Amino acid sequence: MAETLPPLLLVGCGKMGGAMLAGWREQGLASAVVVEPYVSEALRALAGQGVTVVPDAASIPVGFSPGVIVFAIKPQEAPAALPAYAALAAGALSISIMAGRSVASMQAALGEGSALIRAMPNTPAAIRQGFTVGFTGPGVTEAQRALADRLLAAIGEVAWVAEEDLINPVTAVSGGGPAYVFLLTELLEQAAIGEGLPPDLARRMARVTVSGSGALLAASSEDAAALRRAVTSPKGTTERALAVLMAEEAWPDAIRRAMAAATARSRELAG
Ligand SMILES: NC(=O)C1=CN([C@@H]2O[C@H](COP(=O)(O)OP(=O)(O)OC[C@H]3O[C@@H](n4cnc5c(N)ncnc54)[C@H](O)[C@@H]3O)[C@@H](O)[C@H]2O)C=CC1
Ligand SMILES: O=C(O)[C@@H]1CCC=N1
Repeated sequence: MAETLPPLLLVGCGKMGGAMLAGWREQGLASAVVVEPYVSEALRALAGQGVTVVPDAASIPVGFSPGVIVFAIKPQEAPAALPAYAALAAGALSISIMAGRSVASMQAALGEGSALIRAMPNTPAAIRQGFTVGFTGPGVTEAQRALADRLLAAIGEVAWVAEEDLINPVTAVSGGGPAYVFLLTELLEQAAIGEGLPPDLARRMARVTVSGSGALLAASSEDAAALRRAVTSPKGTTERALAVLMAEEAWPDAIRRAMAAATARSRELAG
């Protein structure tokens, strides 16, 4: 039986907050307060099962003392929202999954000495297959970092970086990564329709090809390049397609520019 998690305060229970809450509940979450102004049916159903849902910071039950506060609101909402949590943050570990928002900007709102960890998960967290990269701010104890590792492991794999700036390319590559894979799926479906396949078949082909390839990658110890080569028969059809996609000005350049653009945007959101 897993050790019970400490009382937890979740600020923002949308797509990512909701996925984390579900993961923590599986890990033995005894009590949690969720601050969320727009309550979904799924969240409403948790009320009374150890989860208290309130619309704002002022409504947090008096005496509730969280060991961990997780901020899963949008980075643009942080300046208005965070100061209301300064008193609670003084006695807790704060974990932010907000894109961009730096430790310094959050400490300015929560208190200079507040213990802060930044973490960047991704949406496969919803099925506990996320990838989260964390950065430990100053003043975080070993025990707090171990607890954060455990909370983040509830939604998938976890890794850590030692420099805060590295969270920016992480945000570009793994934070946003699922979107690029879904775009590839959309484009394959559209191209299949363009080549004359019925739309229903095109949709199934694209979805199962992408999800099956992901599952093969997960099950295999081979490099992605080796798995790619296994598809590519000499003088065959895939070779022709890859000659288009792998041309330096095609995917290699486009992916580099896309990751640089997202990394730059993450830095802009530092606050
Ligand atoms: N969607 C993604 O793929 C990822 C998002 N993130 C980060 O996670 C954070 C949340 O993103 P999503 O879950 O996608 O957004 P979302 O819009 O689904 O969830 C945000 C939630 O915060 C609530 N909210 C707004 N103001 C609030 C306040 N003052 N107090 C409490 N709750 C408030 C909203 O009602 C909403 O339910 C963002 O900072 C984003 O950068 C990080 C990794 C991946
Ligand atoms: O697009 C965003 O800003 C967030 C961060 C990573 C994924 N979604």
